[in-house]
Amino acid sequence: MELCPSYSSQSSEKPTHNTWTGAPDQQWKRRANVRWSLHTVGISDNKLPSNICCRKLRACVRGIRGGNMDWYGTLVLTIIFCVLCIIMSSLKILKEKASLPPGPMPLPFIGNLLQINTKDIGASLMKLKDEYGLVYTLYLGPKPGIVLCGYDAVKEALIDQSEVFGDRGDYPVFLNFIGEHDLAFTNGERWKSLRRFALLTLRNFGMGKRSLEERIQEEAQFLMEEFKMTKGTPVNPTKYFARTVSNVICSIVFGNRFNYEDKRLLAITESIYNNFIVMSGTWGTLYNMYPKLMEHLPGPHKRMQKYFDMIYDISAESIKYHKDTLDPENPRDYIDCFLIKIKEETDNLDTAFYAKSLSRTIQNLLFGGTETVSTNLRYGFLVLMKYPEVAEKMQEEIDRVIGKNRLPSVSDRSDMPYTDAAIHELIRFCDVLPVSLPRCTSRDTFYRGYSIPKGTHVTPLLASVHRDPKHYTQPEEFNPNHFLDDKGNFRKNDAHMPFGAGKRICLGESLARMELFLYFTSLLQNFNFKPVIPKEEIDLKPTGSGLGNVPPNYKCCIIPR
Ligand code: HEM
Repeated sequence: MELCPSYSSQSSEKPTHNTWTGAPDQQWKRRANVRWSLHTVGISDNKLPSNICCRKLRACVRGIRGGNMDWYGTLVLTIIFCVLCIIMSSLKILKEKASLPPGPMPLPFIGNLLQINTKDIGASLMKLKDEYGLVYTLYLGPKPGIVLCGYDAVKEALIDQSEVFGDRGDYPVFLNFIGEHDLAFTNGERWKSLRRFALLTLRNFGMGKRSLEERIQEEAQFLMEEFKMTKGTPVNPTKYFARTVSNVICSIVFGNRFNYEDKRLLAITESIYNNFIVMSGTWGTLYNMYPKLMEHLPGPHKRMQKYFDMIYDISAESIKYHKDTLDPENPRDYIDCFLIKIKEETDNLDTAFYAKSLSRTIQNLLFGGTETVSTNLRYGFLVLMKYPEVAEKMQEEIDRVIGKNRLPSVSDRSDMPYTDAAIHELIRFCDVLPVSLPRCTSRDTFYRGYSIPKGTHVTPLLASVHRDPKHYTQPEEFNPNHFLDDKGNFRKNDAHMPFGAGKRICLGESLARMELFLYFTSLLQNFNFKPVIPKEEIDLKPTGSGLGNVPPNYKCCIIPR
């Protein structure tokens, strides 16, 4: 606190009179008064120069107080203001809650923070379902949202009322870092154009000269070479899965894969992994609930921009190269197609295709296409080590249908019901995105007897669909029979929604399904995955659960068969 000039300890001015003189009783009173004055402005009297006079001191205290307003007046006004805010906020909550589904009572400003475990949001939401039913209201922050649980409730909203529940909801932990120019977090015409374009381009490159299947098979072979080099010693497979899966999407976007040690691939996988971990932990959940507050607090979320920027830098370098070498007649990849589209739409003022939307959609594809699939592989092999009898049955079918001398292909899937069922069950059981991405209502609507206003935040709890006892006989168990009929044929289960549902369903679903089938079968065809601890001690509980379920870190021996 800055002191007024008359209180400066550097003052060389001699006191004009000595205030400490007088009867001892008076002296004591004066000193007490002086101490009290000092205390009210937060100064301890031992910091005073010994020669300061009482008159100057009082003037100084008045100066610091800033006029006639004394501290208790300010305090009373502050308390009144806070109480009014709390009352207004409580009234607003009561009015909002009247038409919405039931739910735990929120507190003003913090909402239902006290009712959830920010480290394990999926489990918290599942627990609240048991108390409040399949559709409930939850304040994840100061604004209300509804949580949809179980297959029927999710289907009725996302599929039966696809238009109304089809908008993307607010998701600050992404949006505040990537801005509003991407595909996954925009709505309206811009989203429609970007999505249509991305789907078409992915399809074209999948059905073009080198099919997507070939790209994945090639990447799986590179991965197997890397695994062979580990010579059966214990390794943490995280980085291997991240690099191989990222290369699949990189070859579609950038037109080429990267060497495993290439610093660009390392930067892409490292930045996506780190952001996924933050988004799946306490900090990510808190950021989504209180973005403005979190911007001022330290924590791992402060590093997220740096990680997103790492991807933008790599994209910028590649976009420049593509611009310099573009042949509009022969587009090589996603970037070429986008650059051509930008040129075509130069005169359209409302176009969705411009430089920023190119770099942001690249980010969407890399993020969406890397961490989801690689986490599924990483988690999946951990589950298979806990249940080796399932891995053995898959291997037996792989050996019988494919043999050892050729690569697995997607067309083998229809002849491999057990493997297909086991992979579906692995995806269900691991639940990589347990709460999906948020939706919001595009207009006022009636849903299950409740009047839901336009713009209401909607959380489809995919974990609850995958644990729905009406659709799974043993929802908490890992059991491939969930996807097999009595005769051992593959049985489709409607309550299998790992990619969401409706018009915002995951854009990469078919690519992801192809990748998971080809990676699981190729790896099991050629390797045995052995845990370094007894299988009974393998803990499958995720270490963090927010945007994603993060599997425990583990090591295993990958031994050629
Ligand atoms: C096992 C792997 C994957 C899982 C579990 C998964 C899951 C999801 C889910 C739950 C959503 C939200 C859907 C909704 O709102 O209903 C989503 C959206 C999205 N995913 Fe995936 N995904 C996977 C792989 C991929 C891949 C490989 C790509 C890249 C091509 C990708 C790109 C996207 C994009 C761009 C969106 C936003 C779509 C939109 O808003 O229109 N995902 N994903």
